[in-house]
Amino acid sequence: MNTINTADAVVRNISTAVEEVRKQNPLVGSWTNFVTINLVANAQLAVGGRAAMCFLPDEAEPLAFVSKSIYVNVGTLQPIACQSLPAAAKAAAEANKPWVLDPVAAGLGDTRTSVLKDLKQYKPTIIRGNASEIITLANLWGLETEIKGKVEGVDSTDTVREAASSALKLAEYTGGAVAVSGEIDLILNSEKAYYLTGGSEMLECITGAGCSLGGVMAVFAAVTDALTAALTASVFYKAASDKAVSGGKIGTFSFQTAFVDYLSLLTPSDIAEYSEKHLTLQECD
Ligand SMILES: Nc1ncnc2c1ncn2[C@@H]1O[C@H](COP(=O)(O)OP(=O)(O)OP(=O)(O)O)[C@@H](O)[C@H]1O
Ligand SMILES: Cc1ncsc1CCO
Ligand SMILES: [Mg+2]
Repeated sequence: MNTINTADAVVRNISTAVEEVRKQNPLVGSWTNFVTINLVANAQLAVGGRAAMCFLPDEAEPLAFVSKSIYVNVGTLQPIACQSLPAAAKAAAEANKPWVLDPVAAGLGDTRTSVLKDLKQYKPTIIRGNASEIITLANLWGLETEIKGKVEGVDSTDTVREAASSALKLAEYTGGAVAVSGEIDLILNSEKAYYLTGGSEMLECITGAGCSLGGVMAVFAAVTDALTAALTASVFYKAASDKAVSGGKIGTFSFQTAFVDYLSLLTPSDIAEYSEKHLTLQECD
């Protein structure tokens, strides 16, 4: 395992991504669940992006056309999502726009399984999920030989380290990045893997920390490569959540407010400094 220092390209890339998003204010089109849609949009705005949320299949192409990147989350599937989510992914892929997949509750029900299998062909630029979702998606996409991984509703019952080989298989298939979230995050592509420590466990006490993290990855994917985008958003979440609890005991909803505040307040150098302290490069076996 190697520690990172400010001279490393990865830290420079991360802080440049933060600067570029604040300069460019990229529009991100999202197809996401109605539990956390408001947090997703507000988190995207807080880091410097712009948000547009859609549901109808005929909006897939025009949304991909005007957006710099697309976010697809399968959290609360309605019957129409069987058409609109694959249409959104197809439109993003055909328009050469990066897109992020959040396979919420992968494995729960035949419809979700069928939608997730359908999305495989469009090779997401970034896949973001908790450990069980990542393991289950690798299973659904036929990349695992052994059936494992157990999503409990939208929660993980597996550890991030247990998801490492599934994450790598997914990244090898898509050619993009995969981010596994939890107490410690794992962010990798087929060549490099990073572990990220820090952050507050209060993120587990609000709904949509993971969904909005995926939405924020899509913001950064608009201005940089898949791995840097996934890393930048992940560092932002750990750093802003630490800041939100720095004043002492805080209730869950006030935490959410303070957390989004810090997403808007942290500077490129704050994020670079946090990366230097909390990121480690893991040699792939
Ligand atoms: N115990 C923890 N300590 C620190 N950070 C955490 C902890 N648990 C989760 N996080 C952070 O919370 C964010 C969301 O990760 P999580 O794994 O909870 O997503 P999720 O299960 O998909 O969430 P949701 O489905 O509620 O949107 C990530 O930034 C992750 O690093
Ligand atoms: C709680 C919940 N249920 C479906 S989606 C969602 C948001 C967190 O994944
Ligand atoms: Mg989730």
